[in-house]
Amino acid sequence: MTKAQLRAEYKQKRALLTFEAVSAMSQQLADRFFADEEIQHVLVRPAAVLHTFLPIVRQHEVDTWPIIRRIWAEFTHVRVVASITDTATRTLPAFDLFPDTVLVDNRWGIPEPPSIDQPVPPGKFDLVLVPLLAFDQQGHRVGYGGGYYDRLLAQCRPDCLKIGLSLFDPVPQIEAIELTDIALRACICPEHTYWM
Ligand SMILES: Nc1nc2c(c(=O)[nH]1)N(C=O)[C@@H](CNc1ccc(C(=O)N[C@@H](CCC(=O)O)C(=O)O)cc1)CN2
Ligand SMILES: Nc1ncnc2c1ncn2[C@@H]1O[C@H](COP(=O)(O)OP(=O)(O)OP(=O)(O)O)[C@@H](O)[C@H]1O
Repeated sequence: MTKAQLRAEYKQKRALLTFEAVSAMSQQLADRFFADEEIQHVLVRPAAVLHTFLPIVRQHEVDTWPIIRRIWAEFTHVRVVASITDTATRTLPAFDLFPDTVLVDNRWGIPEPPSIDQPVPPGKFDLVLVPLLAFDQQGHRVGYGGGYYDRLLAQCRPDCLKIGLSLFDPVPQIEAIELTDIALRACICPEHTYWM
């Protein structure tokens, strides 16, 4: 199927999930995230940097807050950063996220940290959590179509762990993969973690 077809289908599939279901599945994802050896390996690094997306609640996106809160509680040396969506440049400048950071929802309902300081360069990220609508077992993904994450991942180090989070299992194949599509290393789903 094409990206456009998958985008429409998976938006619909998500819309049918209750908020309670999204919440329970997100908790399962978080448990899988912390149980994974390769991820643990990165999290124990001194001064590790984790880039996370913040969930669009009204779009029934994976809730990343269970992961973020456990990082703050148990991996206090990890620096957590989140991005603002810069629609003019279609880029995602990243800023520190602390428990007391005041977030403001943008036009799509994405909570954003204040962008007062200099952004944290993507070359510093050790692990990136990637939002998606659908993915396949080659690590290709379908997002909302803005190319935001394609651009962000292109600026990350090759050894940065790029991990998708998905409420649904992979699709057989995504058609018309472009050269700019950066593959995920893994995708965590509620019942399974797929390494590519
Ligand atoms: N949490 C999160 N942050 C993210 C993304 C994401 O998918 N999830 N994006 C991933 O690239 C970028 C933002 N891209 C987005 C583009 C469209 C819509 C959206 O809700 N579109 C609606 C209708 C448009 C509207 O409300 O104006 C839709 O498609 O139904 C959301 C995010 C960067 N940050
Ligand atoms: N590194 C890049 N530089 C310039 N344009 C890019 C880059 N990566 C992707 N694009 C362009 O962005 C557009 C959207 O790409 P695509 O359909 O893969 O989005 P997506 O992955 O679904 O969205 P998102 O990354 O926002 O979740 C495409 O036309 C693509 O050519």
